[in-house]
Amino acid sequence: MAQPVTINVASTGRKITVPTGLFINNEFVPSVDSKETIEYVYVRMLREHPASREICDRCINPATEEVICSIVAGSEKDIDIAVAAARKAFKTTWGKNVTGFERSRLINKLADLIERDAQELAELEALNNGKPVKIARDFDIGDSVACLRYYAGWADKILGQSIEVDNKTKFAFTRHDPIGVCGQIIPWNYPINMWSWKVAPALACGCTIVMKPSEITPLTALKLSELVVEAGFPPGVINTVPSLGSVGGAALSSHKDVDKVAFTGSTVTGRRIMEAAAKSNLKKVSLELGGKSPNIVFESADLDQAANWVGLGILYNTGQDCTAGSRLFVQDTIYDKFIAIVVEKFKQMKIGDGFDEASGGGPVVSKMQYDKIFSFIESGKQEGAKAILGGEKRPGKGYFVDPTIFVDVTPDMKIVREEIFGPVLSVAKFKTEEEVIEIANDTAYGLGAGLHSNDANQCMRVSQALEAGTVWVNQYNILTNNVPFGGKKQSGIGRELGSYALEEYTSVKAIHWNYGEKLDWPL
Ligand SMILES: NC(=O)C1=CN([C@@H]2O[C@H](COP(=O)(O)OP(=O)(O)OC[C@H]3O[C@@H](n4cnc5c(N)ncnc54)[C@H](O)[C@@H]3O)[C@@H](O)[C@H]2O)C=CC1
Ligand code: BAL
Repeated sequence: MAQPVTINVASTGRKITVPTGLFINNEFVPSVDSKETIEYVYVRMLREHPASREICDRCINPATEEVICSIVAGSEKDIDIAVAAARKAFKTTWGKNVTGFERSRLINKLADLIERDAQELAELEALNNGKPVKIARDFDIGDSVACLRYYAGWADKILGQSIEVDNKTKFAFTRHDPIGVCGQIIPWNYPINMWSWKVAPALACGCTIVMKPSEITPLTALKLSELVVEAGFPPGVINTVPSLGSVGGAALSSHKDVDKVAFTGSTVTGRRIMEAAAKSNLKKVSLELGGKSPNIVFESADLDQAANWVGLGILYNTGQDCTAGSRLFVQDTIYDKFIAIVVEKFKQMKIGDGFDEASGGGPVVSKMQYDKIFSFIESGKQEGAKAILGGEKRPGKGYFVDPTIFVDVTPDMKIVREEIFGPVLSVAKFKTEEEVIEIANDTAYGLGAGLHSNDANQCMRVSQALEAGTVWVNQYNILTNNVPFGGKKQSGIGRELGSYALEEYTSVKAIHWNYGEKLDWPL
């Protein structure tokens, strides 16, 4: 058994015990490669992220820069063991061996347990990721519980079709079989929420799982694993292997006995995963990747409301959001007035310690992310954009980045073209609807887009013209579990949420049935 650690949460006085092993077959176990693995992981981590020695194999509190604890980092062999456990469960206790009613019952039970432990999980999430406890509890975890319950509702409704072939001798029907063993690779920006988005539809369809949480935020995935046991899932149905991306993530993507990989993260890594899938066993792949989403404000919009949604779009989760509305386009007739409102609103946003009730946003997750954001801010300044808010480092500890607004941007600037994943907004002026559609779509990405207007015909025209998987009209960044989510262009492949996600975890089998035709022989 790998030994759990007890973490003292100084701000609340709570002690949280976190398992530190790999979760395989409902047990927390050490890596089979023992000490060698730690050394190996350390060397790999330095190669992958040379600028961030200090994170090596430890989890850091980004508000204080203190080490929270060290956890076991899984190796390729550990992935093999977890995949074998998932395969065995798929063939024996899960997959087609359990009814949808039973899957539904267990998923609902897991949702109840997460709801019961929401405060503790939120504190752990805040500690490891930095986000405010209240946001982790009420939004990330609240939505995760709802997501599990939504898919629990689907578990006994995974239905095929009955298809008439002719009326006398033949018909066909389809079965939506679980696809099998799924590798799920999740990022650090919404550790619990992305866990739920992946786990819930996979379980509902009857798949088994090897989960690889981000090496930066593995703690809540391990804590959730305890609840998996308590809920009563059979061993091997959900396995969790914390590991480096280049080790565990790569091993899952190229594994010959993994039937599907679901991924959320950067476009660069998504490309690697797809390549590994193609080179190994052509496993099914779904990718939820980066974005550079436009948010458009037309002159007829309710400006006060539009400014609030613009704020939610770029400041929620301190901008570490794949759908962050990072490119703001404002019609020239209202430009000065609207920007003044936005600046005032952004000044009211408190970025601080996630354990401070007044914080609307926490620090960014890591030194690596902090350095990346400031290198973008520097490039914006050097390329001639003007920071009218923020853009400066704070003294003291913690990876805090204040809301930053750049104006006078041009379409070729790095801050306009590349995903920053921080609270950094670039603003440009436009004259006409045609012009803004053109510039909004001038990006390699196509994840989210927003528009604000009180002209219904304009809302219909523009939402239709924007190249994005999700378009928000007179709102931004609001997602619900029954509506699909995913990207166009280089923002991804496949859909999460809604009934669409079920297609990602099922394989359609067609059964042709002959009840009357006699075959003449020879042919
Ligand atoms: N779409 C989204 O929600 C996210 C986008 N990002 C973007 O990516 C940038 C870099 O952040 P990272 O944490 O380095 O992202 P990343 O895409 O490398 O990490 C996401 C997950 O992929 C895993 N991974 C890394 N290399 C892998 C590989 N070769 N094979 C399989 N899995 C692998 C990681 O361990 C992690 O679990 C961010 O600044 C942001 O722009 C990051 C996180 C989430
Ligand atoms: N906000 C949707 C999920 C993501 O950012 O990864």
